[in-house]
Amino acid sequence: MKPIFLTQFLIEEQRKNDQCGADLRLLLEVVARACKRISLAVGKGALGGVLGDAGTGNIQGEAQKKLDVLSNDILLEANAWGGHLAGMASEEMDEPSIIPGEYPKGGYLLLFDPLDGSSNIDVNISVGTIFSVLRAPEGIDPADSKAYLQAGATQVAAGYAVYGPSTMLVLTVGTGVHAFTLDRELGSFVLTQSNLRIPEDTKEFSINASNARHWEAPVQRYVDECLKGKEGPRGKDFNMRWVASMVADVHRIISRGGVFMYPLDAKTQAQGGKLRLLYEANPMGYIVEQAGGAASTGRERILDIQPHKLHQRVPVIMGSKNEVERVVAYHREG
Ligand SMILES: O=P(O)(O)OC[C@H]1O[C@](O)(COP(=O)(O)O)[C@@H](O)[C@@H]1O
Ligand SMILES: [Mg+2]
Ligand SMILES: [Mg+2]
Repeated sequence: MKPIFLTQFLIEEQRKNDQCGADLRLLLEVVARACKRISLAVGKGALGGVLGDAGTGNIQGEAQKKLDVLSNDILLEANAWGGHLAGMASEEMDEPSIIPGEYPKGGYLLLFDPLDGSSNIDVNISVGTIFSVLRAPEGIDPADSKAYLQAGATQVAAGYAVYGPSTMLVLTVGTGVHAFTLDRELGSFVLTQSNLRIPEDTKEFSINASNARHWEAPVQRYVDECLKGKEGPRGKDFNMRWVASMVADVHRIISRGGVFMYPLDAKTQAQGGKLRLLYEANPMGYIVEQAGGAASTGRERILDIQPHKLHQRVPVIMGSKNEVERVVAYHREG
């Protein structure tokens, strides 16, 4: 079978649907190229001198890893000259970054979590990059964070790269979810799965169980019932997985089903949750919905949330539709 490269695939998308114009295609190709460079750096590990702390902190109050900073720089650099962007926002930057004056400006905004799963970098476990594309609103300066405060449902594209045993790029431009694998010899992303669908039912849940004593009652009830297995009210046994890299946990769910949860708990109550709405919940939520799954805070659809600040955090429950709806129903029952 002749390989289908990312560029080819995007040209086909451009032909088939007017949502994926030349500018968006170019943007996605530039992001893919940046992910290739990040994959190379991650792959070098200790040999590349990229492990360990950067000695700096970010607006999230986290100590930055060298790879957080390097990945952020790679994405900024790659996209600065492109002509398809008006501005960028990142989990690792306090404020948006605009395209330097001398460069042509485009009609899109790019938002990204340059390195997801930072706690796994130094122990050689899969990490990734998550990105979201919005239209640049008329009349708002792209240096103003207000330009980025758009509901997830308005995204024109979203994707993630997962740097695991192989490097994969998974994306949607609103016409389903498609996965590409990096052919290291060719240095190109090749289409390996198209129109991925998440099974509506599952026997696998994913949550950091060390937070159990902090969970709200609906989540406690849901997990307890899963743990009771076939002797319990669910009448079937459940498996549990937690990689602690959202990209890897959600990629597993996109590949074989499951439900991923980082719910609101007593520890994260004050900040509204752990994961970031614009860089993590919205892009992953869009991809999950495009693959037939659901994405909720437990109380509302994530893609309907009107963001009010750049680094806003939200509770996240996403994956197999019927399982997410069950967790939402438990929240409704209180
Ligand atoms: O350490 P915990 O509580 O298991 O949290 C893990 C979660 O935190 C994250 O690492 C946060 O993302 P970053 O690594 O981009 O900060 C998610 O990828 C992951 O799902
Ligand atoms: Mg992250
Ligand atoms: Mg990150």
